Amino acid sequence: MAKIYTFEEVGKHNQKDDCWIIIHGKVYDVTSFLYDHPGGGDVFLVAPDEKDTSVGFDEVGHSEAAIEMLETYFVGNVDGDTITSKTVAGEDNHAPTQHTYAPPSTNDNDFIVKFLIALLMFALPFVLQYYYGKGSNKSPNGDN
Ligand code: HEM
Repeated sequence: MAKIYTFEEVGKHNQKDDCWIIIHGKVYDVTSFLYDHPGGGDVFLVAPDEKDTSVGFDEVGHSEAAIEMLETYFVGNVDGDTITSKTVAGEDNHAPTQHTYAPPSTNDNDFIVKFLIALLMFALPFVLQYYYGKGSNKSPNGDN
């Protein structure tokens, strides 16, 4: 059975030669991956109370291959009741004591861009009809 660690214990592993992180309740020893991670080693070298990197991991939109790689570094589970991370936003398997994490505003921007594209696609036929329709109303004899 997988070992269960407290959040505090995971936080003690925050050196370049001994580095653990938490992603969705699981603990990963990423020491050997620090210098190979395409996203850099800094994302792992966080303060003890930032060890739950679930939000950061998800936001990157890691590939299937990256998600499969996780198992390579798995060392155990974290006791959800001990998590006091400020990066956990409303995950019900954890009991965060503070919720200071704010989702980045890029999500809002994405929505606005998508909305404008949808609006443009909706309006385009009308605009084209307006311009080309005007032209075709002219008499073929040109005496209009
Ligand atoms: C053991 C945990 C992790 C593994 C195995 C992993 C693996 C990978 C892999 C394979 C890539 C290349 C792109 C892809 O295949 O998706 C990648 C990119 C990246 N990762 Fe991770 N990652 C881990 C954790 C994290 C965490 C916790 C963060 C941030 C909090 C992070 C941030 C990034 C960033 C910023 C990139 C670069 C994306 C780009 O340049 O397009 N990763 N990671």
